[in-house]
Amino acid sequence: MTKLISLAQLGWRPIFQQTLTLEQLEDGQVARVLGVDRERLLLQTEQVQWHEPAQKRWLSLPMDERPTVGDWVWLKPDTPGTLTLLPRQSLLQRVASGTNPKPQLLAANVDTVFIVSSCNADFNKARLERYLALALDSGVMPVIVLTKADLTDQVDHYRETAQSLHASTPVVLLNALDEQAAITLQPWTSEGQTVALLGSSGVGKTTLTNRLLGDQRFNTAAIREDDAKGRHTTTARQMVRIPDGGWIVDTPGMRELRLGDASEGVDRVFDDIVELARLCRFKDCNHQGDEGCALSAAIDRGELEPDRVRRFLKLKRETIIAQENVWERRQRYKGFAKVVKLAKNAKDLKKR
Ligand SMILES: Nc1nc2c(ncn2[C@@H]2O[C@H](COP(=O)(O)OP(=O)(O)OP(=O)(O)O)[C@@H](O)[C@H]2O)c(=O)[nH]1
Ligand SMILES: [Zn+2]
Repeated sequence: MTKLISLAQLGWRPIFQQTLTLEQLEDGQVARVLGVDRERLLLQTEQVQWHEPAQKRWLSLPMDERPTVGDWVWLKPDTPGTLTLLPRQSLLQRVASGTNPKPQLLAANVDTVFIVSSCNADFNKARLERYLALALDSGVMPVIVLTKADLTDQVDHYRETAQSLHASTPVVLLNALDEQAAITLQPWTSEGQTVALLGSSGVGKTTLTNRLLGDQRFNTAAIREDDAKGRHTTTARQMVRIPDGGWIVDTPGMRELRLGDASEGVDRVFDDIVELARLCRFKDCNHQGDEGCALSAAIDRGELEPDRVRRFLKLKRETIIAQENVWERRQRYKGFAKVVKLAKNAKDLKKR
């Protein structure tokens, strides 16, 4: 059969090969999941692309064991039920909002995530750090992409501030409306590389995606001047091939992206602070002016930015709350309900 596309072009890496037995390699074939909806998967092998109906058994699996966009699967052609998920290199997921937050898979095997913000009111250190933590926790390499560089005369300020957040993360500034933007991003979009874009509404994700894809695939919305926020316009969940050879995963709903329990990611963004905190006198130091706190001392010496420490502690607290499982949350709520009841009883007693 003639090849439509090679496995390398699809993003296959030798490391995936190691997860398959010789028998599996001979008996079946691997395919990449290019799209997912409620009823089916869009699968691509070297030779064919087809829609595979969703299987009932997936519904009984935990969310993270179900196939998602970017996944590699092994299967025997024309043999329903053989589809097997290969171990992932990375996994982007989000915790949906609501009282009982459940993780929702966004994409697997993404190599690079473009953390998109713009050189205007959207630029926010804490938000960028949150995205950095998410990317690093998910096993994806982050790149900070600052759009609308054409609308500011403070290009250096934005570049330096973004770079100061995490030294080893590349920072690029660009005008997403300009053709040059695709060339700037080429190191991460060439053959077989998979990228995803994260960022608030209106920062230029759709514009950038269209720039990379070379046509107007997704509609863009006009930005509201007052708050530097635009309307949400992206809807599909799929991977699309970039003419340069890479892939873009289009992931909607990023505005609700929450940190989840990305505790390791937070530690990696603030690795210098984590290192320094080891020198605090007490193991349970809460780094807020406690005796013998190495962070407070570094702040006093002018070696550490107090705001950065505050942002680190805030993100850490968020991950601790996210780590609490549902049972713990319920217990906390029950405990709280008890306190309220006791207080009420005491009040009633007083009234008598
Ligand atoms: N001047 C300038 N305008 C830009 C740039 N990037 C995006 N825009 C404009 O900003 C507006 C919002 O861009 P979108 O691409 O729709 O933003 P988005 O991030 O996809 O927004 P959502 O789809 O809501 O998540 C559009 O009017 C774009 O033309 C840029 O680098 N420079
Ligand atoms: Zn301390």
